[in-house]
Amino acid sequence: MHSEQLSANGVSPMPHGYALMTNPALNKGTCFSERERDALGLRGLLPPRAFSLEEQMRRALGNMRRKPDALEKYIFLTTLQTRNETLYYRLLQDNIEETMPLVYTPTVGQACLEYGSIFRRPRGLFISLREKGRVAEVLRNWPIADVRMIVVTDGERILGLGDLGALGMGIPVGKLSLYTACAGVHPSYCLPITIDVGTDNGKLLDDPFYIGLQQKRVRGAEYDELLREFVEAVKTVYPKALLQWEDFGNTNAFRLLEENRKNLLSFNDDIQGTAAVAIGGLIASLRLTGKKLTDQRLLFLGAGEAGTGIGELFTAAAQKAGLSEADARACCWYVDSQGLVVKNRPGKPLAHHKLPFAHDHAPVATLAEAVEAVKPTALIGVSGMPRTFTEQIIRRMGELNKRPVIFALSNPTSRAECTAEDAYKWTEGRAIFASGSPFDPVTIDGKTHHPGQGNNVYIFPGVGLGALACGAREVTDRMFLAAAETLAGQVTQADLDLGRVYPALTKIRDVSAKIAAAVAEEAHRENLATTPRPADIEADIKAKMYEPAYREFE
Ligand SMILES: NC(=O)C1=CN([C@@H]2O[C@H](COP(=O)(O)OP(=O)(O)OC[C@H]3O[C@@H](n4cnc5c(N)ncnc54)[C@H](OP(=O)(O)O)[C@@H]3O)[C@@H](O)[C@H]2O)C=CC1
Ligand SMILES: CC(=O)C(=O)O
Ligand SMILES: [Mg+2]
Repeated sequence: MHSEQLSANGVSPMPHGYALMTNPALNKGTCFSERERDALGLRGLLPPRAFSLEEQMRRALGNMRRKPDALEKYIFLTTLQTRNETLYYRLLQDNIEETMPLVYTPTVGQACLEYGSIFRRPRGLFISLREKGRVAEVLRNWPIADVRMIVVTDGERILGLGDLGALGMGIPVGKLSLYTACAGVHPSYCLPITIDVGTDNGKLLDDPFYIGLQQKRVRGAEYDELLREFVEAVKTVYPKALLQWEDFGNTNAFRLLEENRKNLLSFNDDIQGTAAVAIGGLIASLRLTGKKLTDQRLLFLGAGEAGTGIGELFTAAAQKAGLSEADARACCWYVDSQGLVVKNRPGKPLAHHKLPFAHDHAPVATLAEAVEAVKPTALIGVSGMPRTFTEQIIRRMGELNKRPVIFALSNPTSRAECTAEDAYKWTEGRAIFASGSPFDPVTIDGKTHHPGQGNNVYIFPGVGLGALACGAREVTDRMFLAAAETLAGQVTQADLDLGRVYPALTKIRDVSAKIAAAVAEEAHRENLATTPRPADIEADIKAKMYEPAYREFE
């Protein structure tokens, strides 16, 4: 989306000379023309030869590739972002398959772990307990008045890496880069926020260079008061913003979503975005298995935000396909840290989000035993527990199904429940495999399989774009179902032939635009849109998408 009302960086007046070159939203580096160099006081500040954006991009790509490892490439890209935003987004957008694993999973996981030491220039807002009572004032310190897209974390469950406290900032920063690169939301609209209420990560508390509050995580009334103040402040300071809850621990994530979804334009990416990407992949997989959605038996490893979010959206999709709610829920089975989730399980009472999926069944302790009990058509890993899909389990899935669906969705790569190679090797290449973080293609018996990336990046940029484009008053579950169906519809026969149930990442802007259109269409249907319905929603949305290109300065 364009920020038509703003100057290019949303800040006035227009800077000149050295100040212009150090403004990432306006800087063109060696691309400033002769005329601009004279008019803007730049003469002598740049080497004489001028380059095009395309040439700058190729040079930057070469420089990035020369960096010795992924983290160095991440640092290179972050530095570029703070120097020349247009070039950064051009580079990302035109090389998305190569750059997404650098600015996003898996490298962003490593970057978060080391965020304290690689922290160069501030990006986004840190709101800590010290700012309690002054949150609106902190939001106003952000230099841009018209924020439309906020991604916020409190750092408690960063990917599958656990509590990283203030280091979690890498996640909102990365997700918002993808809003721009994958869905054309103008960078000036985007605001990353980390709420710091402490951390229970002992290693961080012992680290003398830890950048966050050096105290245990605050819970209960004090946490709730800060979050309530935060929500009210967002509504006051940024009334047009859509807020994405990201990587909260599940004791807060579910209730923050429920408490706020009707009161603040917001959604939870881990619960709802992940659900849509998984259901989209599952729907596409039916074209390979020849089965119906209503024939599926899903066994999840992990019954948290991602797992039960997928179960809820599956329930909605299966009901739409004709099942009763009870029968739809009966298709979803969960193994958590205590074994199979069943009614009357001895021990700790089941958390609220698990109850709708706790079926009548004798207790079962392990995933392998659960596979025997459930005989699943699909095994979905959302546990953050690496290599838990063992050879025995994957081989058994291959015996039970001609084309077993095996989704190892936990991030980053080090947390995946199995590798692509494991899934293909142990099923003689029959598995329909997807993973949260990318895996390289695998060749088995002369056939090369290209695994798809089952990651909510296929969903959240399009959902956000669609909701903003139509001025949605609320983001509903039906919008996520529409997003899932649209995603599945973008999977071509060529994708399926390659072995993936997701479209190529190179098409992500088009996919996001189509998802945005489906979301906006749904908003109009549900009477939740506040802008008039354009004759061609998709064309209207595409016209609003930001393209990284330099503006001409007169
Ligand atoms: N691909 C994608 O787009 C996405 C992937 N994810 C990934 O999914 C993972 C989980 O995220 P989320 O659902 O938000 O996290 P939660 O903390 O909400 O849930 C984790 C679940 O895993 C269970 N679990 C933990 N250890 C084990 C174990 N040893 N055996 C069985 N189950 C176990 C937990 O059990 P218990 O309930 O008993 O504690 C819990 O139910 C993360 O790695 C995350 O990166 C998340 C969002 C999007
Ligand atoms: C992808 C994502 O949102 C996660 O792993 O938490
Ligand atoms: Mg997440």
